[in-house]
Amino acid sequence: MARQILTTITFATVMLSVAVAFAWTDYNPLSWEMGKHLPWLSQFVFKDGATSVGPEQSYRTSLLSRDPLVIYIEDFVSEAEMDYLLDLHDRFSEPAKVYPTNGEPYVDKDKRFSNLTFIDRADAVVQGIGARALEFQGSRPNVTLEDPYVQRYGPGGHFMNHYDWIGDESAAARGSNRLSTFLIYLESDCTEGGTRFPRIPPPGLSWNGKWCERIECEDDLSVGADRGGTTIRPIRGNAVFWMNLDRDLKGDTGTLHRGMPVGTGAKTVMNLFTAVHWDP
Ligand SMILES: O=C(O)CCC(=O)C(=O)O
Ligand SMILES: [Fe+2]
Repeated sequence: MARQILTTITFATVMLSVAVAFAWTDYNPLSWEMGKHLPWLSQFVFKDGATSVGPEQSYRTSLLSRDPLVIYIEDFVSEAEMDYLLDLHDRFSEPAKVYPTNGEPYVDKDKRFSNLTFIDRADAVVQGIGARALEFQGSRPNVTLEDPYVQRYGPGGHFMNHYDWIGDESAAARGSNRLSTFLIYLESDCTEGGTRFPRIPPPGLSWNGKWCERIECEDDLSVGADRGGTTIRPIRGNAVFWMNLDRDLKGDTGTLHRGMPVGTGAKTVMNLFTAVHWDP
């Protein structure tokens, strides 16, 4: 009898271990990297090899969309971090450019109208937020931060529909692409100017409740070509996270989005992108 119990316990333990191992492998969208690196080393590792653990910030998350993966994050950055980034913007920003697949970047206010400054990812405040961002998404050593940018839109400022990922061919040649975006709202003293995802249905079956503080619930799902989708209201301190690439690391067309024109006032955001690298 005792032997039977022991055999059962051993069998159950082995089965549980196998299940856990498979669950862990499946959990990681970059599972082809598994085994090459120790997963726990990946947190806080930057492209230049520097490591950082950022200041603690307690934030709250809600799932906005499962496919593509979009997560709404409340209080992702602190007041001090935001003030620091806004000050950098005030001192260094220039008119934002659009980046064609071939050719030089250029200013075209019909496509993108804002003032922008890139910030070195080695900046101490960016490293703190970056460490938080990498930890949030359970990164791997082949996932790094790009230099983020801070951009401000005044009245009429906007950014046309676009993807944050580069085309699959360019990505293959380069051996990297933008894996994810953290869009962080630093200033929201404005009317309109939401971030619109035309291909993502709004969360929840009801227009009531907390989501209506964060997304525009006036959108009518039933009429018009540019209706439907989800428009996120800018709210200082909050952020939206999304995965730009699918599980095969190909650009996800579901992530199409735009910065809607600002009515009055100003909206300022920081775009923090993570890039995934592989051998081209
Ligand atoms: O300002 C926004 O709401 C969107 C900005 C954006 O999509 C970008 O800079 O890539
Ligand atoms: Fe974007």
